[in-house]
Amino acid sequence: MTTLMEPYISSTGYNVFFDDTLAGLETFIRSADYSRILILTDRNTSEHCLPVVQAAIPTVSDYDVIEVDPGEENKNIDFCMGIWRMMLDFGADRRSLLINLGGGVVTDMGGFAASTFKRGIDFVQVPTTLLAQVDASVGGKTGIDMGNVKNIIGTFAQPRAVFISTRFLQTLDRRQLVSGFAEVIKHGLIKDAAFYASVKGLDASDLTATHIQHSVVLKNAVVTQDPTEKGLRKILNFGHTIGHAIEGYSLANDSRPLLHGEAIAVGMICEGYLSYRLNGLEEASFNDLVATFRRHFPDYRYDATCYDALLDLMKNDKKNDGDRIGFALLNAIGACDYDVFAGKAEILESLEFYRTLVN
Ligand SMILES: NC(=O)c1ccc[n+]([C@@H]2O[C@H](COP(=O)([O-])OP(=O)(O)OC[C@H]3O[C@@H](n4cnc5c(N)ncnc54)[C@H](O)[C@@H]3O)[C@@H](O)[C@H]2O)c1
Ligand SMILES: O=C(O)C(=O)C[C@@H](O)[C@H](O)[C@H](O)COP(=O)(O)O
Ligand SMILES: [Zn+2]
Repeated sequence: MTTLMEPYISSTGYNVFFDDTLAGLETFIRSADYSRILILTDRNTSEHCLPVVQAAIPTVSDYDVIEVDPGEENKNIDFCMGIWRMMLDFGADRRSLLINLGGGVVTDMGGFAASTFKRGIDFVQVPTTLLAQVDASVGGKTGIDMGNVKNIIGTFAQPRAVFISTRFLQTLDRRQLVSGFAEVIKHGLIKDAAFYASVKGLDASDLTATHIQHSVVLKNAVVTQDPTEKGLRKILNFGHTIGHAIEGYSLANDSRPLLHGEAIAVGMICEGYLSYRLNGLEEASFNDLVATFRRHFPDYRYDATCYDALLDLMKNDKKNDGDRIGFALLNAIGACDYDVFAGKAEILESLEFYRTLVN
């Protein structure tokens, strides 16, 4: 594990800065000659995070704020059109900068809005949730949902920079913090067994800036090798074939839908099962994975009537090859394969495994 905090990490043409003061943001803005500065927030980050940013960029006062409603249910084309409309109203041109200040919903949708507005303007990510700091803000996947199909419209577009300040996490509620922990654990499971061992027993609130940075280091090592997900990058999708289906299903059917991290925690148990049954993951390692996710995440109860809907959602997964549903599966803790395909019977078996486990 990274023991010393590095001030920044180099990614694909940009740097990820780790600095609680966000001093680099002002330097970045000043060093480029932007015609307009726009800050995208949601209602919560307007309240809790915008004042922090304003204090960090005292010499930058000439900017406009675009605020969207918070939550996954608003990561869609309607809100995106609202963002584009406001960008036009504020007179944004190609030399404008969009600062995405928020969790993964804001960084995904803002990145998408920026990467398509006038065929692409600069954007930077200022992630304010644990999940966005360890995962969503890095790597250049942008996008929106369509109905309950996750991230189905989007681009690969790299930000000009990412600025991570752990100060933002002080106002984040616990459920959101734990949701982000799922992606931290995922990074250990797919790439770094020692890191997994060091974080699996922690409480999410015990994660330090060093854990956050190490998580970014792990993700960054993958995305810099394969920025547009031709191969290796698919390992970052461990848990997501089933997890995204469960997240989409929950969004459409539950009064209090699962958060992304909660859904992929369920997905990682199911895909852990597939890893054990199909991909050589040892039983003891599988049991350890199950215990880890059950320690940190609430059980999600469903019955078999949702299986057709879940399979239908999985047919949209971007790792699929024709009719074959694609997975990234572990072969050991810390090692993951991609382009593994499982049939309907095996997928249903994994869903049944989880259903009976939590009932
Ligand atoms: N692009 C990628 O590589 C990538 C990776 C992982 C996840 N994602 C996407 O990220 C999204 C989930 O992101 P998320 O978990 O950050 O959710 P989110 O953006 O919905 O934020 C969670 C909640 O916390 C609030 N919030 C944000 N920062 C806050 C702060 N500092 N203090 C108080 N409240 C705050 C938000 O308003 C929201 O209500 C999903 O859409 C997922 O698909 C993308
Ligand atoms: O960066 C990646 O690549 C990932 O897969 C990270 C995931 O944690 C993230 O949820 C991502 O948005 C999923 O992408 P998708 O291509 O499955 O929509
Ligand atoms: Zn994810």
